Amino acid sequence: MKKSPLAMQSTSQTQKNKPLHEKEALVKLLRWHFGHAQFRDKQLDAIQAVLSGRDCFCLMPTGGGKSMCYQIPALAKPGIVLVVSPLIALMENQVIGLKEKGIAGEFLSSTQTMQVKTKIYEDLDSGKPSLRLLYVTPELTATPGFMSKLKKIHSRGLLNLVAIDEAHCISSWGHDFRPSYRKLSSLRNYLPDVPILALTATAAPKVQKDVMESLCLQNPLVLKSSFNRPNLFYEVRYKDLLDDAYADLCSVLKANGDTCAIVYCLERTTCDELSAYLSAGGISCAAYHAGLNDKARSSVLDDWISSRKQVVVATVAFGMGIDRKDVRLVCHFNIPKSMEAFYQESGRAGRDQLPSKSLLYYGMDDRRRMEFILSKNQSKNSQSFSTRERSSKKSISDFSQMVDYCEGSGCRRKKILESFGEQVLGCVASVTHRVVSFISPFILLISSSKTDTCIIM
Ligand SMILES: Nc1ncnc2c1ncn2[C@@H]1O[C@H](COP(=O)(O)OP(=O)(O)OP(=O)(O)O)[C@@H](O)[C@H]1O
Repeated sequence: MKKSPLAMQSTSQTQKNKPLHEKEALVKLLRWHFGHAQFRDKQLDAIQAVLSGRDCFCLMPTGGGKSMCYQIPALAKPGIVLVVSPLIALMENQVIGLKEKGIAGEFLSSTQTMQVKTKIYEDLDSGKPSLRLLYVTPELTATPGFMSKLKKIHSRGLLNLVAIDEAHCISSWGHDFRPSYRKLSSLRNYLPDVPILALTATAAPKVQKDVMESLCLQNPLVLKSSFNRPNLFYEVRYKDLLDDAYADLCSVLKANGDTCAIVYCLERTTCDELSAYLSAGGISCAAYHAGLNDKARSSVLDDWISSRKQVVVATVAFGMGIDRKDVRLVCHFNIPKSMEAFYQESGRAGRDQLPSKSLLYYGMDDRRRMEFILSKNQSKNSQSFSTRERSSKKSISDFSQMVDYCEGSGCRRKKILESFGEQVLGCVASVTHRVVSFISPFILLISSSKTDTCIIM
């Protein structure tokens, strides 16, 4: 159901005598605009902090509801919230979602026509913008022209918050490092009293420190939720022990019924071949990768979002910013390059908090191929020797965590959480599966049966 922006204003007006950051008023906004009964986890703390003018660093798991931490502040006061986001697709999806709810959101990007951009800028210049949320890339934010527009809006008291989504991109230790994100440090210089909210789902302690320092956050409220996704079950299957990994995956998908799934592959050809195999096996399936043209890609996406297709076999280009809540299985058909990447991708399962599964197919060939790719990337790199060496060490150690996740015999959930610096207090055995020991990188020994599901206390 669409709701008019007027309803939003009237909701705010009924709160005239109460501070807008009071819980009751904020819960009303949440219920009215988004239909959610209560705030989750650290959402309310983050919202109250930024509404009171305080910087905030917010770490929440994948699917945890980070967007709400800046969407509610945008509705609580007149003026705008600026959201810095790494991908146009991500911004576009959020803006579509907001508009469906009757909330005035827009994004600025190179893909838009001059006409659309002019309309947005006219609204911003009007002194009484109707816009509530404006999404931009870090590249645009860093331009002097856009910064002077921001200063103008700010001088009229209309810039309420700057939210930096996927903030790990700021850090050279973060898995999606984007150099232009570094330039966001100028936000603090130009807009000293506008609160900054940094949000991420994947930040190891080193990344957290780097993000907070780079953005010059002042006395930030640091909110950290557990990375644990209790509704996700983690499984690894060993390709070298299977007769046919394609057939194995096909039977997993069939056994789960008409379930919604994403299958990640390293290469486009594997996406095409595997998708054709699964389709021939009666699974409603399509391939998605950068080798397809825009039209084909968006038709696959539409079919999957609207449940006309249940399974997408894709490269990692697929997924960021896509909010399909009922993904029941995320399968990695090839080992990912790092734990961060694995966590983000597998985290696309079970965003509705219902039981869902992460299944990784691990094989020696895949491991060797990834090691080769990582070493090749390093030698191509044109940076200085010390930077190259540091980055090389990092990607090798990132990948070794992933190898340990696949080969090691301990609890997988524990391995994920510990890789993000989280302490796991308890681990109980409950699920039986085969344990495989690797006595050398290339010799595999099936040693015993063991159980390993852990409980976070
Ligand atoms: N308080 C809430 N109650 C119920 N559902 C919520 C609440 N807050 C957010 N959600 C829902 O949770 C889902 C995930 O939210 P969101 O996209 O903001 O997650 P995220 O933390 O940005 O995840 P990711 O890092 O994976 O992109 C959305 O469908 C959203 O509507």
